Amino acid sequence: MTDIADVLLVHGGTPLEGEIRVRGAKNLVPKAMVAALLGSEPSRLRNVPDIRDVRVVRGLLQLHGVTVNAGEEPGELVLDPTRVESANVADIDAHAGSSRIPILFCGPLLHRLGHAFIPGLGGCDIGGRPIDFHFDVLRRFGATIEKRDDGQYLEAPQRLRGCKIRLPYPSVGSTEQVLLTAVLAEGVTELSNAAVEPEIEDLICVLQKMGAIISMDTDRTIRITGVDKLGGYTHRAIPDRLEAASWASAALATEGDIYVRGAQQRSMMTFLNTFRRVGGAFAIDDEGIRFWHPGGPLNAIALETDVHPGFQTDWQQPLVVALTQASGLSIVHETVYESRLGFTSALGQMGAHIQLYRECLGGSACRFGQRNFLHSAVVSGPTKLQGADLVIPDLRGGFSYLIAALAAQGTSRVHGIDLINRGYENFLAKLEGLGAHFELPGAPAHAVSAAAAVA
Ligand SMILES: CC(=O)N[C@H]1[C@@H](OP(=O)(O)OP(=O)(O)OC[C@H]2O[C@@H](n3ccc(=O)[nH]c3=O)[C@H](O)[C@@H]2O)O[C@H](CO)[C@@H](O)[C@@H]1O
Ligand SMILES: C=C(OP(=O)(O)O)C(=O)O
Repeated sequence: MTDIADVLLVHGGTPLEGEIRVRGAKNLVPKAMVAALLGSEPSRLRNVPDIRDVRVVRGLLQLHGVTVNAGEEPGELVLDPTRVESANVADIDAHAGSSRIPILFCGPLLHRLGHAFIPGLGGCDIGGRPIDFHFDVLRRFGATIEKRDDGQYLEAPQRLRGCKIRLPYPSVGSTEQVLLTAVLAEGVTELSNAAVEPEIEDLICVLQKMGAIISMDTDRTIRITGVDKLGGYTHRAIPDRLEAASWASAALATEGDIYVRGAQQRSMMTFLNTFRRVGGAFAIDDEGIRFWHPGGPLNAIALETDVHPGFQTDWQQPLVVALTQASGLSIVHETVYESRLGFTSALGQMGAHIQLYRECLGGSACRFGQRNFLHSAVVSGPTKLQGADLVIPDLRGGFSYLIAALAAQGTSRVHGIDLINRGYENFLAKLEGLGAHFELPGAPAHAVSAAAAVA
């Protein structure tokens, strides 16, 4: 991807119209790449987007001796893990703070090398994001963990052993940690209260292709029978349902019409129901989903984020921008991340009426209700948004600010747009193709088109 200036001038007031394409899911692709580390032969991953989280994991895998090359078709990676044991791992600190994925290297490295060093994690600043569940489960498998200044050092004196685990909360990353560790552990692992997001199912598909034995019960229990050896896989990553929903929200907030090629109904059913309740229109075909604002007022709704099959937390921020245009009072209860509504203060500067509350508003009581977190919002609309100076706080919040700036009257100056490259492939070229008006001050005129050509 071409380096671009980090400030964007957005001239709002034009509906986004046209077509964009989403490729493999940010929350699956890097993990499927880590899974390749478990194999005794090369793997082939297709539909890989050019986003920063993929580049970070590619760099980490290469550091550990995995050869990563482009495959035959665009977006295909061939990952060869056959020389991991002889790798000379240096400069791993350079990857500190880069993404959340390094924590998932624990199981595969412990199996292959008997030890692992995990640098400090990155990821979005939307809550405390502890990793206690991860370390608790790794200890249950038999690993020892030592905290060091610059990260965590793990050892497995013997082969890891399958165990019985119940997660305190259906955490996505911890479920993946268990999967990536249990597949080569000795004996059976039973994981209850597991997360069952579509990206987890796709990771299970990858592991099954490699030779793993994994079954899933209807009550969020996953059973894994460890095997002695895994092979490689050939897999096409599921499309990014989170990016697809972001573009859908952009269509609604700007009164536009966007065809999202690659979007799939199955993984977006909960989002589609909500989108329809707000008053958005969509049409599904074999290749993708068209999302548009059908005209007339939008409806205020009550919304609660939850683990799958509930309303995904990563869908929340972009949709809140659209809710500022709905008539009446919408209620949003964020139950997955305690600080994920912080991004709304900047929307207030643009003219949105959003009030945050510490109480659990709406459906049910959540973990954050008694803990002083502003995790419920009342959005009163419709409000005319005005351009403002915005500083991007996190990935989805950043995309939401772009949507707000595009829906607003006047010009916004959006700082920190590079963060969006972590999860949105080639977003500036996509915006340009949808008719958005923006400038990259100080960047050469061809910068956006050059980014498009690279992706
Ligand atoms: C790279 C990736 O796939 N990121 C996704 C993943 O993040 P990630 O896997 O980090 O999110 P989790 O599902 O683990 O987190 C859910 C909740 O569990 C808590 N928790 C988690 C682990 C732990 O050890 N202790 C603990 O308390 C977290 O603070 C949070 O409140 O799932 C989230 C929930 O769908 C998504 O928003 C992220 O986009
Ligand atoms: C929270 C997110 O990602 P991460 O877990 O990588 O920070 C996200 O994709 O919205």
